[in-house]
Amino acid sequence: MQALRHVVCALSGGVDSAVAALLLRRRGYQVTGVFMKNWDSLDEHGVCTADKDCEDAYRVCQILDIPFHQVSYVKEYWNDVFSDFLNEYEKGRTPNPDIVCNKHIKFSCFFHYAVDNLGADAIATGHYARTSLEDEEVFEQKHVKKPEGLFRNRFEVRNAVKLLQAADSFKDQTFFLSQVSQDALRRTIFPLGGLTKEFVKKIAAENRLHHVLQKKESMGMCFIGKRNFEHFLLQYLQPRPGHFISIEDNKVLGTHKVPCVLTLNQDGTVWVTAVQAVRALATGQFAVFYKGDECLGSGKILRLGPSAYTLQKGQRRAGMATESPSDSPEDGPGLSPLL
Ligand SMILES: Nc1ncnc2c1ncn2[C@@H]1O[C@H](COP(=O)(O)OP(=O)(O)OP(=O)(O)O)[C@@H](O)[C@H]1O
Repeated sequence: MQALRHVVCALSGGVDSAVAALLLRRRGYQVTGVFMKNWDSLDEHGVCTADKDCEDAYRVCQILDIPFHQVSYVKEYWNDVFSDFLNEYEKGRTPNPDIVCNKHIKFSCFFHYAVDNLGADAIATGHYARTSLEDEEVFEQKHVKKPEGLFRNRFEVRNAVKLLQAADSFKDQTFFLSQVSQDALRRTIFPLGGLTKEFVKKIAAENRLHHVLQKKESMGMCFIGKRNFEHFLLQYLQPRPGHFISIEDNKVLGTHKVPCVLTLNQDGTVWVTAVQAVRALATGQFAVFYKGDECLGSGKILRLGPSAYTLQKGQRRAGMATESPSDSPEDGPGLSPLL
């Protein structure tokens, strides 16, 4: 008899990850819940909200009858996310800690803990996003042997997993996942990718998960509140469709709205020239690129010109721009330039 698939789900104590774990249970997987403590200071009221969240995550595990673990990434969060956040501010840039946290904490520290320490076949989160893999294909990744060196880069190009926008466009979180490595993405299940938030709440209410229903919703960039990210950006950008053109045969592969030309510089950075002036650009923020509903990747904005900006080397996820074969495969394979 085949052993049950083991999925380790990141549980924040909120409704989304609670329902993600419930759905994985219903699919018949062996599920383990893990709460991450990333910040241990008290707030201005003397309350450490992480403790309450941890209790809520624990209760979810009790209700679902699954094992619970707690891990601390306070040091890693401070070194890799918060210090970067402060440094960027000092340089006068506008950082995006959520993108950096997803890259370094959830999809690196947590991912390795789940796979290496808990023996997970796959990880899961309550993010609203989808990938191009079915669950079974995700589980198969465990047994895929990756070649080394140059061949590994080609292998990565051929087997790149797509990060796709969620069905619920108000909740889509691919923007914040745009720096997640291919290694982590191909072992990840997003159980909520095809659902609306309303439906997720309904599932929670019907399954004794009332204690997580009342909680305040986090939207990544909390200051913008609940809104459709594309509509939000359209208040600042003039949409005008442009084309994606294949570098190999000059064929138009599709159209895009965010119109720009990407030029790969010799030092590995990318120069992005906007066709029209773009409002509210800020160094330190990430430029995230989409082709239809596929999130191609992103890069941190380093410098601004009158109509262009430079992206940091090695900040790209799979498929965003051409890359020399000697670069780390984590930064992903090449695609066509965006014109
Ligand atoms: N402290 C944490 N411990 C474990 N997992 C976490 C933690 N914070 C976030 N996550 C994971 O990342 C996902 C997205 O986090 P985000 O902060 O955007 O929360 P959210 O969309 O409000 O989700 P939730 O309702 O589960 O809190 C969560 O659904 C969960 O899987």
